[in-house]
Amino acid sequence: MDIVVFGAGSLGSLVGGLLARTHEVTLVGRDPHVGRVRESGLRVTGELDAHVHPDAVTDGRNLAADLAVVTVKSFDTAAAADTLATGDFDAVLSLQNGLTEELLTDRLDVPVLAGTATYGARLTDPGHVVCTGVGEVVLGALDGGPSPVAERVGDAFRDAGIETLVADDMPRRRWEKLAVNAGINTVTALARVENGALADADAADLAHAAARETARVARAEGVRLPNRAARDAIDTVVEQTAKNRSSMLQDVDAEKRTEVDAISGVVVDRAERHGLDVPTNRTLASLLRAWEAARGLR
Ligand SMILES: NC(=O)C1=CN([C@@H]2O[C@H](COP(=O)(O)OP(=O)(O)OC[C@H]3O[C@@H](n4cnc5c(N)ncnc54)[C@H](O)[C@@H]3O)[C@@H](O)[C@H]2O)C=CC1
Ligand SMILES: CC(C)(CO)C(=O)C(=O)O
Repeated sequence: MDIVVFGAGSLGSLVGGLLARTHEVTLVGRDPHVGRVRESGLRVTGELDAHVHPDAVTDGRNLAADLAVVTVKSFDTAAAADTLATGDFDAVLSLQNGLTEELLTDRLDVPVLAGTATYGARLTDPGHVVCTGVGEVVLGALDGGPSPVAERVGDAFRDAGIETLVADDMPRRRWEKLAVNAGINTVTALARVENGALADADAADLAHAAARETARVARAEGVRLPNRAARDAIDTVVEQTAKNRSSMLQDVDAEKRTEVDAISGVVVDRAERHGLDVPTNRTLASLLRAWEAARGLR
């Protein structure tokens, strides 16, 4: 397959690097990373090992490929979509956190697949990405149901050795992941603690409340996500990733803009559409936005 990976940062370089073992890959990113990849290739170390030579560019306009994989941070999605719209792709797949696929669908004329990734990645130096955890990519039709396009993409990912599941219930999976991120990422970022700290009862109550509100909004959107499932998902992820610093905490540590708008912000916006109140998500979003504003990040 010809694959463009739009957003060659941590996750994009890992996924793009793994895909490049089997497919024709073009990474769209920024210098000095792109320059180094062109010069001496891309090294993947950590839990996986590879040295590959994908094409790499800083200008993502007018590209053509079978598939574009979007791995920019959620707040860069609109700009990425407008750039991708100048090119020619059979399908687009998002592996981002937060609900970004709707934005891609609004701005692109091609089928947009929904995806989630639980691989861990960190771009440590130009040309070098560390795999910090082998997880799974789950992808499928945005509205659920069978999808021949998703099956083809799933086969291509598996051919490259990426653990991949093609699922016909992406609406539920996306909202469950959103509930997990709305609970864990926000609380860990604000309290500056690892995920495992949410085993503590008070912190867990807050994360559970955010997840329950997210599940209520999901149901208002027609997605079957019981409160109990959202709560259990938080507990499972806290246990499985106890030593993790969540991606939002890493952004706060690095004084970088967070993905709060695509996580808690989306929960608040969708709740308003349905006349629901989500006070926990509203409060968490306000605190994170206040932190960003005070640092000139928004
Ligand atoms: N890093 C990880 O382990 C995981 C990340 N994710 C999600 O994946 C998404 C990406 O996360 P990271 O890779 O950590 O972020 P990142 O910030 O490392 O990578 C994004 C990259 O996109 C590039 N970019 C943005 N707009 C661009 C443009 N117009 N042209 C060229 N390059 C552009 C940026 O320069 C940056 O290098 C987020 O939604 C995150 O939540 C999900 C699972 C795991
Ligand atoms: C699952 C979790 C919470 C793992 O840390 C995550 O998705 C993130 O950090 O963004």
